Amino acid sequence: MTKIVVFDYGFGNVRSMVRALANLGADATLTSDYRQALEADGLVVPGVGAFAACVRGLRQVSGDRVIYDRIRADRPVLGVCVGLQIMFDLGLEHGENAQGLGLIGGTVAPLDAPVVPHMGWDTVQADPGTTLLRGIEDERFYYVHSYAAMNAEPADLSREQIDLDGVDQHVSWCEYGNSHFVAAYERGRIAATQFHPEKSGDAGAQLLRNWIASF
Ligand SMILES: NC(=O)CC[C@H](N)C(=O)O
Repeated sequence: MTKIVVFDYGFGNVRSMVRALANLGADATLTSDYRQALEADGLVVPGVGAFAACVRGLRQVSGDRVIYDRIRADRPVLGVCVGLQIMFDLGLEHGENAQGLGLIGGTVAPLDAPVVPHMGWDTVQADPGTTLLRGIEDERFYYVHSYAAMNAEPADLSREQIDLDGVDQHVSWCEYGNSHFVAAYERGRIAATQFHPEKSGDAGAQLLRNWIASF
């Protein structure tokens, strides 16, 4: 049975993620235990809340360290919503500039749209090389966010002794208001979605299946 840890750092609708994974037959555990999070087949980093608070919460339980250690060991990590956002270099939320994990080059900033938050079902413009969205490129997914990354660059992770040189990134996008933002990001074992797969019905379940099948 595939063991997946949903990382519990105090921020995230963790129960629905655990339930969604269990419904797929995975052995899903909610914990911040370093060893369990490191050794699991897959690690999900959920997130609901403000960027800076989430990064602080993650670091307080060494979530940053376990994520770097997993990527260095070629073990899959999936960030969801703020869990995607904090993978970027920088987050500008509620007037607070906070450093993220720097796994993805770019900045998280407010959406430019008449109505915020972007809340509800929306499409993705899937990258042709996507794994996460394979077979569900034309489906809709559930978003609830007021901030997003409008760009994404391959990060230099040598400072974390992580070598992803030559590993291409695959970025899928969504349009909302005047914003063209990162809907999903994939680069080696780094995977992340701005939308909530655990709240996106059958399409979200298939995305999680695609992720698990890539282990
Ligand atoms: N669902 C959320 O917590 C949203 C995350 C982030 N604070 C945003 O507004 O984009």
